[in-house]
Amino acid sequence: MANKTFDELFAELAQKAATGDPSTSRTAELVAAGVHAIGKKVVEEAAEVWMAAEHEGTDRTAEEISQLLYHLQVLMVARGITLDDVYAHL
Ligand SMILES: N=c1c2ncn([C@@H]3O[C@H](COP(=O)(O)OP(=O)(O)OP(=O)(O)O)[C@@H](O)[C@H]3O)c2ncn1[C@@H]1O[C@H](COP(=O)(O)O)[C@@H](O)[C@H]1O
Repeated sequence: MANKTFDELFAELAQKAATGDPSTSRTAELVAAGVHAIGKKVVEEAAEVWMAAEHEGTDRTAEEISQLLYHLQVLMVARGITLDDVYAHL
């Protein structure tokens, strides 16, 4: 199976946030917890990316980066920020 693109993941997360069950969807659970809780996860994951990049291997670092990107996307969904909003600044 092909890897998921950033856009495909965002579409999936937006749908999970809108219709997902917090007892089975991590995304729905995080969105229900709110921006403050998601923001703390973003900071935690960013620190894990830093530590992995400095002290661990490529695969472990890539895994931590994927978790940071996931949590950033959940934060975007929770705040109603689209990928186009972000692309406009890249
Ligand atoms: N890509 C991800 C993804 N990356 C990371 N995570 C979550 O982030 C966690 C990693 O953070 P931690 O190491 O802090 O895990 P933790 O200790 O369980 O977190 P806490 O409970 O302590 O906050 C993982 O255990 C997952 O719960 C993800 N959860 C979901 N997805 C994808 O998002 C889509 C929707 O998933 P659901 O919303 O769960 O259906 C699917 O395609 C999933 O593959």
